[in-house]
Amino acid sequence: MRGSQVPVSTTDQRLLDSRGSTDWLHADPWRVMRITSEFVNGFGALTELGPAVSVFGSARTAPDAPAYRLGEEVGRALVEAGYAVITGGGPGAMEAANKGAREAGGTSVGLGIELPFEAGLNPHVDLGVNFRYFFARKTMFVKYACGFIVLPGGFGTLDELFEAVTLVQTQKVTSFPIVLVGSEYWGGLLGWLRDTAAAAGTISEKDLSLLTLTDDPHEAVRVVVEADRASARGTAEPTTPAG
Ligand SMILES: C/C(=C\CNc1ncnc2c1ncn2[C@@H]1O[C@H](COP(=O)(O)O)[C@@H](O)[C@H]1O)CO
Repeated sequence: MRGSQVPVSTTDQRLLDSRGSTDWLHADPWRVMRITSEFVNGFGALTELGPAVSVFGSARTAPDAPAYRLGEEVGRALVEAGYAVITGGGPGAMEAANKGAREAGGTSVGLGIELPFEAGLNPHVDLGVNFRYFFARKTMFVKYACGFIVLPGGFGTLDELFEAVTLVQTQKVTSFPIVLVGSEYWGGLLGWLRDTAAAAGTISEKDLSLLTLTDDPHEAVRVVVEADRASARGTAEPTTPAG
């Protein structure tokens, strides 16, 4: 380049110069880099985790609530069956599952999320990864787990549950078991899915079988373990697309 074509500054010069506008920090191309780094960090931290199950449940479950005890038992039983436990790393049911896993001597994973009222990872997480973006974090819950166990929970839990069911229903993920623990809590929702959604044809009867309901944490783990073994043998039930 010659004359007017010669740039007024070099690329290195612009990189090394800290003066000037910082608007780029809040622009989408920069966010793409941050998003990419969340996937890279997540994949890097979890690739060698081994067999694992994601456990979801309310951030508000109190330590003296029956659902907390359920979470602890699920965490413990998963470890005894040879699985690491992945949770959202927060309080409540997440903490309970991490506690059970840790006390049983297993791998206790927490995938934390940046929230305005975030309290940080619970003290029972041994392997923690923090995320800014829900969608990057949700990829990890699915990619590194061979099943989902869902304790009583609110919007966050419902979001995770229905994302999992949708991924299986649409065959976007290799079929894996989704077990709801707590018939008193989940019974109404399953009834609505059967009597309203399936009856209206918005889901198929077969879709209902994508969810298993139990009150027994050991039964929840047994369902996941059996599905995992069947999948390893290549005898898992294939899912059919919705409709
Ligand atoms: C509400 C409070 C803290 C929230 N902290 C969370 N930390 C980590 N993960 C969370 C948190 N809140 C929601 N999640 C995710 O959603 C599910 C629980 O949501 P729910 O609405 O409480 O059912 C859970 O599985 C997480 O992945 C202060 O107490």
